[in-house]
Amino acid sequence: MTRNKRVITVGYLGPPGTYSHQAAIQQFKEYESQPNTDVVYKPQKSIGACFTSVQDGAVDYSLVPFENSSNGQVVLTYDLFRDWFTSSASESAKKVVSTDTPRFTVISEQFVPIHHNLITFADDVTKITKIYSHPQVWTQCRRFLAEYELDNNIKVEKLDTSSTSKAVENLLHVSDPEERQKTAAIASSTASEIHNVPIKIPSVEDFSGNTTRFLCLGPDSAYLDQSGHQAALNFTPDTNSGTSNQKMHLLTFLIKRNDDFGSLCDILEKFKKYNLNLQTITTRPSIDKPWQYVFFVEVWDGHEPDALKACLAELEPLVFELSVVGSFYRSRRFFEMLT
Ligand SMILES: O=C(O)C(=O)Cc1ccccc1
Repeated sequence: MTRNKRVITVGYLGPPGTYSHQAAIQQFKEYESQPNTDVVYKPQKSIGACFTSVQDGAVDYSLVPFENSSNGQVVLTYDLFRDWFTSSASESAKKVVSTDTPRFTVISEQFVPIHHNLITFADDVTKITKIYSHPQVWTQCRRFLAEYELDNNIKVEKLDTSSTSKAVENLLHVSDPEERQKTAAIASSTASEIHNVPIKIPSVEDFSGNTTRFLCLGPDSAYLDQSGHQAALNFTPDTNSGTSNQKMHLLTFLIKRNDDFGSLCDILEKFKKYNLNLQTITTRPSIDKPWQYVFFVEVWDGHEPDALKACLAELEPLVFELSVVGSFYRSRRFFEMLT
């Protein structure tokens, strides 16, 4: 008798060949070799679609870019967390984001080394007048762009694409040979291979350690029955070799009395009291309440199982719309990068 195969479906910002695709493979590679398991990677049309597809059960997991070591937060992803986990979404986002509570949570993180390349059919880089790439890339390659005077906005058009792989694909649609000599893309070596366009200059990123941290969204076990997901993997240090035993929590909230002195300080005191070590703090505009802000905080716990719960109870009177977006084990790569 043959047992049914387990199929794990994984969404990422498409098309194939993006850094998000690399993040998805990095997260699920070890499951590919497991008997009776198939991993199916499903490109999504946008980062927003990566969220909706997990919510709807179209995929079991999705990888979304969250922050980069050179240019910081991926604000689009933060805004999607805001739209899903608070009521402070823009009207247009509210139409896209279902009014249901999110049935997904952050279940792990992946650090992906990002090496950008200038990809083009052009023979002479100084003749380039049009470059395609994902908007996140421009500020990761400032030095290179300046060195080749490609940062001259009068001479050179920098055109945003929905992904880096799409930027390379665009080069294939340039049929005029003269135009081809003037057009380039910045993307990964994988995108160059997939679309068969040569790398003219490799490693154009400003910092050799350029790294993007991706978060993996997965079904929230509290909603598994309703979500139609087939898989609920447990990314603990025992089950996932890339995982350390240090637990992170990503929280979101709005401050309740933000005209009072020290209201943020009162909140931070609670993290201190419960040994929840603050790692990041970020704000995004709360769209429907002008000049108020949605806070995102990441804390490490000190291995005290009830600390988070007790802290959340004490935060409740100080904040609005407190949510735990995810609790997950820190990737081992994080510690390797510190050494
Ligand atoms: O466009 C891509 O390849 C993405 O996955 C988004 C992105 C862009 C630049 C750095 C990391 C992720």
